[in-house]
Amino acid sequence: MTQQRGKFISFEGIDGAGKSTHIGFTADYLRTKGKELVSTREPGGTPLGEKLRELVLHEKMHLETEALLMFASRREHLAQVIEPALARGAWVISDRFTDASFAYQGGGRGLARDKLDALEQWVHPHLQPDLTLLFDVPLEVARARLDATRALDKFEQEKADFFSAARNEYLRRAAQFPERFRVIDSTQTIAAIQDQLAVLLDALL
Ligand SMILES: Nc1ncnc2c1ncn2[C@@H]1O[C@H](COP(=O)(O)OP(=O)(O)OP(=O)(O)O)[C@@H](O)[C@H]1O
Ligand SMILES: Cc1cn([C@H]2C[C@H](O)[C@@H](COP(=O)(O)O)O2)c(=O)[nH]c1=O
Repeated sequence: MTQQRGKFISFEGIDGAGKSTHIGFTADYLRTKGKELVSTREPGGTPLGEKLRELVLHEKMHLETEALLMFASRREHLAQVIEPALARGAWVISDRFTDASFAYQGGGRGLARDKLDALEQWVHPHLQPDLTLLFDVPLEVARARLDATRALDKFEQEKADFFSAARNEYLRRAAQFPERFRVIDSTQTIAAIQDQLAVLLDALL
């Protein structure tokens, strides 16, 4: 009997929107439904990807270098983690995927969209998440939620204009790909969001 392919769910949103909070809930929820679950993140998710993450989050670099390193990390992540897991029937939940490159390198930094389209076509021409959960919040709410006690990384130190452009690009992608995106109003309470997530996840089971 052929193994049924697992499902791939990506979590997106500007920094502080609440992704990490809801990834924990989603992982627990899917495990209670008997799914083998792989919880991972980008940039990162592999030993090499984690080294690249350190670089892109902390070193100044040319915009195109940054975009290429994001996709290099993604290529490794797909080969080592995402594709094998899906093939054996596991579900993969990833804290960010390619929509983040469109939002941050495209919207935030202004990299031309056709370059990002070309990288996406190169690195994963046939694979897209089955579901992309976009946690959407006004910038001020996200900023206020970022932990005031920890040091902010290179992206988190960006100004309001950067996050405004990143948020707009996320919303543009959501409108472009309505079949896989669900936009969640992340100003709601955590409990209200979890109720909404349970409904969305049940629809995918
Ligand atoms: N709906 C919510 N209402 C109130 N507080 C929330 C909500 N969602 C998340 N938070 C709180 O906001 C903070 C940031 O949340 P979280 O770490 O999940 O954001 P994130 O989007 O993963 O951020 P980053 O991308 O920077 O890691 C946490 O302290 C979390 O408890
Ligand atoms: C995948 C990806 C990520 N980024 C940025 C977005 C965030 O600011 C950081 C990752 O931090 P998080 O706390 O784990 O969310 O990286 C990006 O600019 N481009 C990308 O493709």
